[in-house]
Amino acid sequence: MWKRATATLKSSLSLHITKEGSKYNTFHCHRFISGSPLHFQENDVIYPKHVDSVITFVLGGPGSGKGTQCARIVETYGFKHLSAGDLLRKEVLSASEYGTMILDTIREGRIVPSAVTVKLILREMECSDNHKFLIDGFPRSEENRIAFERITGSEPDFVLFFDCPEEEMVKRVLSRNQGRIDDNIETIKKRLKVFEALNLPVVDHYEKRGKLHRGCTPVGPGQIRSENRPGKDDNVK
Ligand SMILES: Nc1ncnc2c1ncn2[C@@H]1O[C@H](COP(=O)(O)OP(=O)(O)OP(=O)(O)O)[C@@H](O)[C@H]1O
Ligand SMILES: O=c1ccn([C@@H]2O[C@H](COP(=O)(O)O)[C@@H](O)[C@H]2O)c(=O)[nH]1
Ligand SMILES: [Mg+2]
Repeated sequence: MWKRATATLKSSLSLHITKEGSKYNTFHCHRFISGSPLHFQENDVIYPKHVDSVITFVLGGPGSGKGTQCARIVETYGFKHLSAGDLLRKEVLSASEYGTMILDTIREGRIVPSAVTVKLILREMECSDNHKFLIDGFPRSEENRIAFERITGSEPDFVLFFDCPEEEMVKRVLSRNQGRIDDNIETIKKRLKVFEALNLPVVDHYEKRGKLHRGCTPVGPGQIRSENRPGKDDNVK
């Protein structure tokens, strides 16, 4: 997987060049203003200041290693890493009007409304001088994906998907020790359920679009199969 991802990222350099003068220039847009309230109008189309940005979505279940691999990609290839989860946690710690709602949503393993998350991501893109972005843990759902594509008028160039056995994901999250409110077995069960129900359709979408680069963790005899995993009978809310 790593070799494939590497090749993908290397080829992003040429894509960076060919995107000059591309479709972006034809879109009606207005500049995103850093620090503005997290509201969008119905027909807003907003795009990052770099019209030639290379956007890579990084997907995978909870604890699959997205953040870990992003750090390595940043070191090697100089991408700007934007973790949607980290941006939401940062927003909770600020005096945001959405703080309580975001915290409750994370605690329940549910998904924060698209308008909020997309705006946080675009705010960071606007503040960065980088042209290459790794957007980690987003889009979480088809609704997220459609909102991002509508608001930016753009699709990602690449999508990396880190596949990992559920038993391994649970083990990693429970031993992460970063003090996250959602790193407990009850919330993990919900996050896995939400991942399967809402995130995998996004993975399928990008696979059909030919944008998906999938990495597989070898399946060993101890893997918990999907039908046996903890929380399988819980309802997704
Ligand atoms: N290949 C690996 N082998 C063993 N442990 C790993 C591996 N990759 C990451 N980890 C560890 O697993 C934990 C989860 O990794 P990481 O935070 O990168 O996952 P994530 O996909 O970003 O999770 P989340 O969606 O919950 O943010 C961390 O403690 C990390 O050090
Ligand atoms: O686009 C997103 C990303 C994250 N969330 C919420 O945050 C937690 C934690 O996300 P991590 O990527 O695991 O750090 C996630 O379970 C969601 O509740 C979100 O709503 N939208
Ligand atoms: Mg992470």
